[in-house]
Order: sequence, then C-alpha cells, then structure tokens
Amino acid sequence: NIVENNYAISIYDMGKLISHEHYLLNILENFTDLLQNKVDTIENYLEMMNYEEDEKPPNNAAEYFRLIRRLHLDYLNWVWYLEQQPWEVLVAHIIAIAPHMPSAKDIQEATRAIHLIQIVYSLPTDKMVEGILMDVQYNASLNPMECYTIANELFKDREYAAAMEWLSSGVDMYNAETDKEELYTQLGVPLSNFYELFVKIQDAQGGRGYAMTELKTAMKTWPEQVSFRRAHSRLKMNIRIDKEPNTEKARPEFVYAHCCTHECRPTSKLFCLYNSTTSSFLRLAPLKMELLSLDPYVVLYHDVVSEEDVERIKILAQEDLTRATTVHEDQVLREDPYRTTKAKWLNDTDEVTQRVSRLIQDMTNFDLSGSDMFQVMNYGIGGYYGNHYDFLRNAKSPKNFVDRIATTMFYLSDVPLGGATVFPVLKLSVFPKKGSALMWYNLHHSGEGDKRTFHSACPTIVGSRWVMTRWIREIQQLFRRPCLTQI
Ligand SMILES: O=C(O)CCC(=O)C(=O)O
Ligand SMILES: [Fe+2]
Repeated sequence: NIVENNYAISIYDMGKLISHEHYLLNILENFTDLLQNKVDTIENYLEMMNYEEDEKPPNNAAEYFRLIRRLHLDYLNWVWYLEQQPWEVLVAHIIAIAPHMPSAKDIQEATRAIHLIQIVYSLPTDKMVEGILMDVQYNASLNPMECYTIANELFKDREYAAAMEWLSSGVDMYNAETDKEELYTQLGVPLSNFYELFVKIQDAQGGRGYAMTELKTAMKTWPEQVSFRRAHSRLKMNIRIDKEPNTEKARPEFVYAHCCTHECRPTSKLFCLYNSTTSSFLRLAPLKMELLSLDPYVVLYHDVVSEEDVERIKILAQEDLTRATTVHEDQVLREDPYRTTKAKWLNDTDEVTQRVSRLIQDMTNFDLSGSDMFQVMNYGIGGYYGNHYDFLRNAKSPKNFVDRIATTMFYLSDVPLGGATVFPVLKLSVFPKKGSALMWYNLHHSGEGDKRTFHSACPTIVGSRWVMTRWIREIQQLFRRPCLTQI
C-alpha cells in the first residue's frame, strides 16, 4: 500500500523524514551491536580453544574425551548459533516504515528543484557539489552517489548537458575516493553505473563516437557485465540506422531570473506612508505601507501580523498540508509541476484568522463576505510557483462579478535565500519578511483581468517558506472599490 507523501514539495513535511532517518540509523546501530555480540562469543570460543595450526595432536584419555565431547555437542550448537539471525526483527522494523519513505516521484521533484535553482540563480554545478550556494558555503556538499542520482534524473528529463556535468563531477569524486568503492557499490551505485549513464547520455545527444570508445573501455574493465553488452548492441544499431538523437527538452525553460536575485522596483518615485484612512480603526493604529505600483495597485504592508499570530497560523495549518493544485484549461483542478508547495485552507472560525480578516478589511476596505478562505502554504525543496494570474480566466463574462478583485498575501516566514514574489511585467519583486503583507488588484475597472498582474514565487534555496493568501471576490465590493481615474 504505497502512500503518496509528496515530501519534496513541503519543507515542513520533510521534518518527518528526519525522525525516520534517526529510526533507521538506530536500527542499524542495534544491528551492529547484535553482530558484535556474535563476533565476541565466537572469538571467546576460539580463544578458549587456543587454536593454532601447529598444535600437537591429543595424546591422552582426557584430551580425547574432550575432542569427542566437543565434536558431538559444540558443532551442532555452532550450526544453530550461526543460523540464528536476531536481526530479522530489525529487518521487519525497516519494512514497516517503508510506506513512509520518499518515493521515486520525490526523487524526481527534488532533482528538478535542484536543477531549477541552478538555472534561476545561475549556480555552477561544481560549486553546488562543494555546497556553495550563491557564494556562501553551506554544510551541503554532495557525494558521488548523489551526483549520479541527479545526473540520472536529468537524463530522463532530457537535460543532457546538465546531466553530463553532474555525472562528470560524480566520477571525479568517485575516482578520488577509491576506499569508498565497496560502500557505494553496496548502496547500489557501482562505478560501472557512471559509465553506463555516460554512454546513454552521449548516445542520446548524438555523441556516439565517444560513447563507443568509452563503452569499449568499460567492457574491458567489467567483462562480465551484461548491461554493457546490451548497451553495445543498442549503440551499434543506432550507429547503423543513424538514429536521430532526441534533444527536445521534456520541460520548458523557466524565464524570469533577474528579479529573483535582485530586489526589483518599477519606479523610485513611490513612497512609504502610514495608512490611517482606509478604515476608522486605522486612525488609532495606522499601518506602515509601501506603495509599490499605482497602476495596477500594489502595496506592501510592513509588520502587520504579530510573531505569535504567525506561529499560531502555522500550527493551525501544518498537520494536514496537502499538495496544492491549479485550475487547468479544462477548469479541472490538477497537480501542477509548476507549483511545488503544499497548502491547507483555513476558515474564519479561529480567533487568529478572524483577527487577520479584520486586518484585511482595514487594509483594503473590502468586504470579505463571500471571499475564498485563507490558504496557508509551505513550499518544498526549491519550492516555487510559476507565472500565473490570480483572476479566474473562466469568469468569461466580466459582468458576473465573481472574479478575484484583489489578492492579499501574508509572509509567515523569512526566507534567508531565494523565494521572492515576482511580477515580471511590472519588473517588481518582493522578498518575504515574516509578518508583512502584499496586496494587489487583479482586475481592471471593467472587471476584465489585468494581465500585468502576472506573478510567481521564485524557488526557495534556504529556509522553509510559509505564506498565506486570501483572494477577495468582486461582487461584494460594488460600492467599495475606490474610484480611480478611468473606468
Ligand atoms: O508564494 C508566493 O509568493 C505567491 C503565491 C501566489 O501567487 C498564489 O498563491 O497565488
Ligand atoms: Fe498568485
């Protein structure tokens, strides 16, 4: 019974894996203890026997008696002892947690995340291998097995050039650590795997001459390896029929890198002020607000949610986060490779969400009745949300007033590296700051979606990114939206 845990798309959920790993290591430690006990017992026996090759044969009655006794009884007991495997129960423990382990899909998504981070933030492979992310050294260097897995997944995604870089970094390290070869082989990554993958990548890219040379060397080194012989036949056939290499990318490239690395502001003429006017309450407690764009209207509110409320919201959401979906062309909600985050909907029944709702009304003067619930999100490894609009393209007639007139988005965590919210058309980006909130209008006055509000979340490199959004519906706001210059 395989459970789809979708670990790779939520840093919070991945916390559970840390305890699974401790559990597994504990089992392995118990195993070494049990094994050590056996070794000690056997060594004791050998010592007691004081066994030496050149020992004199027995020559008296007592010694012959002992020999008879030992070989009548001890040898059977040793058979029994060697057959006993007290670690079988440990194996059962490991199998019992198997459904909670990450799946092949997690590997795929985690690898795609690493690759996306590389592209968006221009991180060279050799630096990432050393654990250097955006010029900062992290405790994150990667070993040859990890490089191999990344290369293999990128190969499947037809990202051949990137796959080759990871593969060669992996081989170089493997060759430098010959003492680990047995361990890596035991863990399923013998050196021959690297050669096999090299051949596959070169073949797919059309570098068949290289592939053949390398394959011939590999066949000499591992003459008994059947997979090489199979690869050899396949390669010879591809050369003979001159098969076209397939270099088409499995996934389109990602676009908007610049504003993910630099804070982009559309104009320096805008300003910060205290908002004390949208509601009468604000006369007593004005909100710190930064105007980011007038048209479309985008504002950033600083320090509007307290530390305690932020933590409380996360606690309300964190235990049943599920994979976020998006509305597709056919109006069906589906899993989306361009949205790697988990989410939980929260309604207004809790004191803290009620408080935030009042805050939104103060910030926007909008009426929240009939608006969507809060959506709390926790992003995953390199978690991101590709370019999208928040208005609903299926609200075909702008006259039905059901569309999302505005979005309010609260940052529930700081993100030490990466994770900006970007509006590529406006050339605007906002870096998360715990307790601040971003608000923008999605619609023109006509009710038509404003395409300039195209936006996305850049991949997170360091930290666990939490945000909460609330979309406000249009219909309740007929008499509330401030009148701007044109309709
Ligand atoms: O996480 C972000 O910065 C953007 C989230 C977003 O655009 C959305 O949930 O609609
Ligand atoms: Fe959005």
